[in-house]
Amino acid sequence: MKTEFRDTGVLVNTPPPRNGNPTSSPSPDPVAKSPVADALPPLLLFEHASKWYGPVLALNQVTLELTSGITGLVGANGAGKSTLIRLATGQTQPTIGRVTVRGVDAWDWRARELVGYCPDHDAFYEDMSGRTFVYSMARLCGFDRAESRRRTEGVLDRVGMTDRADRKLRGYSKGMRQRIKLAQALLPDPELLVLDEPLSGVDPVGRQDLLELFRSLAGQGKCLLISSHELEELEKLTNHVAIMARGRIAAVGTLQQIRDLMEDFPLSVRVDSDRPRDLARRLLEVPDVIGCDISGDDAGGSVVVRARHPKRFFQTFGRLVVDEMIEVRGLEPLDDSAHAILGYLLGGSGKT
Ligand SMILES: Nc1ncnc2c1ncn2[C@@H]1O[C@H](COP(=O)(O)OP(=O)(O)OP(=O)(O)O)[C@@H](O)[C@H]1O
Repeated sequence: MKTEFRDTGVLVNTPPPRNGNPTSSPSPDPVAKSPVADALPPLLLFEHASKWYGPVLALNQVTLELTSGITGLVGANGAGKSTLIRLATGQTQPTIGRVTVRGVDAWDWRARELVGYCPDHDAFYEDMSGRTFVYSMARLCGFDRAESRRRTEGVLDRVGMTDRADRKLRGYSKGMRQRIKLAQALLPDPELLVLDEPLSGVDPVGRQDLLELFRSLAGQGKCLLISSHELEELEKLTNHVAIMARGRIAAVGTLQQIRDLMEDFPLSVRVDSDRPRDLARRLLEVPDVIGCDISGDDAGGSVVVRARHPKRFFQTFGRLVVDEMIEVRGLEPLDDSAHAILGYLLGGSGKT
């Protein structure tokens, strides 16, 4: 069974020819839909999955389970989001560990029938119309002509492009291009939709429309995994996020669960200051501080402070440096996970 990632930027499956029934795969088929949802294996499961690109460890022992709803995938550049997406959509295999969709290896074409992928980049045949493009993708998915036409109209309607789909792709706005990519991702009527930076470059009105579309897809029972740097917009959509840092999942859950987690998360922070000794002396009086290590001298240096309850610690810390008129020249959480989580909770959306 051949599966490839074509230049169109669209994940293409080449399973056996099929008619209107997308679940008419040969049995026994562990991905077959069952009315007893609880009895099914998880929709998407990463089990200690690692991915090396030559000497680069892009994904490090990731364990993650998705079952329903919308999950935001966030993290700094290079954190491993695209690699995680490539593994989830079967574009590449883990070097170590397993990635499965409903219990089937994500690399297997049967798993791909359950996953729709909307890549971040556009690689269309620009002279094609949106309708022809989606129809061609349906044919490449293995549907016969009649079924491809039926599905094309169905997905164009679902993304609100029926009336605009005969224009050439080169004339489309960014938002329209995203809709067409989404339409092709919906062709197999997948349970899981993986969207890589779907809002990037889309104007504010287009964004609102897309958010509405994502909500409605989730309302229809689809599970969505959305990678995005647009944190404010993402939070309008879901409060369930997976935060990545250096190839690991630093935290996953609702924002409240992650904030609660951070309450108990011991934190190491390096503070560069003009008076590290005075700062360390005062910090050791703070109840949440577990310890301090000083480097440098009275002319300047650093204190590595270990503290519990980061939010409360930072509030006290802010008051302390103002009261004592201590100059803070730099502040850096030393733990990658804590750095990423705090960066997300305290930055980005501006929420704390
Ligand atoms: N094909 C590749 N060959 C070598 N290294 C790679 C390859 N793809 C990704 N990497 C490296 O793997 C790490 C994770 O990259 P990845 O693209 O998954 O991160 P990301 O979170 O998606 O980043 P961005 O937000 O910038 O797209 C980075 O260090 C990156 O340089």
